[in-house]
Amino acid sequence: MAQTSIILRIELDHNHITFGDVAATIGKAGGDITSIDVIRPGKDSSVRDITVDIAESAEAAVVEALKSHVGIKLINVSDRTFLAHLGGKINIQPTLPIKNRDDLSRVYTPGVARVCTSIHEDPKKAYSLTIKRNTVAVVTDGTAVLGLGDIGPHAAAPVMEGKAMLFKQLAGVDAFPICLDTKDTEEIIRTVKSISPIFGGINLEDISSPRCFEIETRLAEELDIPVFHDDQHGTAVVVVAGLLNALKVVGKKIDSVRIVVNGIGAAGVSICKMLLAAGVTRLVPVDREGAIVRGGSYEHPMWQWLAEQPQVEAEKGTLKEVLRDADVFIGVSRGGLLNADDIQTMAPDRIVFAMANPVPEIDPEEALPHVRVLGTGRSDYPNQINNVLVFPGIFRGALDCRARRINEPMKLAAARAIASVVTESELNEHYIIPSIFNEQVVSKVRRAVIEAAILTGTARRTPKDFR
Ligand SMILES: NC(=O)C1=CN([C@@H]2O[C@H](COP(=O)(O)OP(=O)(O)OC[C@H]3O[C@@H](n4cnc5c(N)ncnc54)[C@H](O)[C@@H]3O)[C@@H](O)[C@H]2O)C=CC1
Ligand SMILES: CC(=O)C(=O)O
Ligand SMILES: [Mg+2]
Repeated sequence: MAQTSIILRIELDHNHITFGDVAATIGKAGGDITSIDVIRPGKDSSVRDITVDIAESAEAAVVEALKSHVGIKLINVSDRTFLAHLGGKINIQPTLPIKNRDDLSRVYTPGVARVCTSIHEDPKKAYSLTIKRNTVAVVTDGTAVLGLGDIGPHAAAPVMEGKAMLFKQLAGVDAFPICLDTKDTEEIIRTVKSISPIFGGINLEDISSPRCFEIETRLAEELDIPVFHDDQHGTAVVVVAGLLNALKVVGKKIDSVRIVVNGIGAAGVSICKMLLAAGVTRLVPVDREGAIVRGGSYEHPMWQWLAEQPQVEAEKGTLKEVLRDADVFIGVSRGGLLNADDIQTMAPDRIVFAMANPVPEIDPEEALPHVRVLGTGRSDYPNQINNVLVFPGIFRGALDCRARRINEPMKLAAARAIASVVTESELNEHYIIPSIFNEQVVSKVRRAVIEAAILTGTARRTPKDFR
């Protein structure tokens, strides 16, 4: 059940009502009071801000109950999530102050001109004399925003700002949201190439499939900085990390489990590819029309590629049909597709990663009693399998060793590094994947990524701590 947090500003008429009555009214309607601030005290009346945790579906009931109560005037209802977005979530800070004309002539004209000339003579100096070495563009066209679909570039911005915040807070990477008002593959490629000189890396985000595949492949080929489609590879890396540990919990082997992946879009294609690289032998990719089968014929080039892989099963069927006897379900499609009865047809000790955001493929509360391991993409349940565990550390590593690209060995190394943060003694059904607040995640991923980049010859620089 999706929870939210609201702040209710109310005026109490003390002749008619006590605060105890207000608390009881909120509690009865399903709200849980977490804090109370007195805004204006008074003998006859007072104004208070009451912060309430509540299921999204019960919010209207609380508001109605308060409005209809004699002695309560509901002045305002504010949603803390919206408050957190007021004015946007990031800004740009100078690295040094400009206090006088002397400073001005150094950071701006005339001094800056010598620096420009120096970069013109040796373009590599852009890495030491500009923001390039630590700056990543988070690029979207707003066509596959979370599981919300094609909501456009303006509406995509809060997610991109969120990614930028996470880049900075978790890995010290300066990331900037770029929301493009075009869905044209060629125009996106051209635009990203045109803006690339100032960036040290490109993180593509929430661009729908199949366009995302060509956009990423072409940009990776045509640019000399790392290009990473987060929804494809970040998701695949975190799924493999979670799966390695979940399999240890249930005592099954990666080369013998049967895995159903639902939603063969950006995330699903990359997950399937990485599962095959990790040794999976029984794979059932499923999209809207049912299973994508070995020997089938598909227009979508990546589905056709899957249909040619020996590890992909040949039996046709709907999701519910092919789910029977599966050991693992991985959902990267859309919310609310499965129920407890469906899950119970899976093999014993089942692993379910229901990762559609914000609403998972199955309600976690409904799934929990019937699965051995449950993961979702959300922050409000244990085992958050979300690409936020990946992109900060991957880019930290790639920027620090000035990698030309982020290749398969770097991704596999990142998956193993994330899995290794959870020790054997800590590992259990509710802890297969570390929290994003575990400081070891970024440092271990960074290390593993740099090692793999050096070994595969894509690093252009050896960071000090590797010399
Ligand atoms: N937890 C995490 O870290 C991540 C979660 N996701 C979630 O995965 C979902 C898909 O994301 P993308 O791959 O980027 O989108 P996408 O648009 O590229 O792919 C979605 C795929 O799901 C398929 N699909 C839609 N309804 C379906 C149904 N009823 N049954 C089977 N397939 C269905 C579509 O045909 C499409 O192929 C979204 O909900 C997104 O929020 C995506 C990336 C990371
Ligand atoms: C987490 C993420 O990137 C998504 O749901 O699209
Ligand atoms: Mg995304």
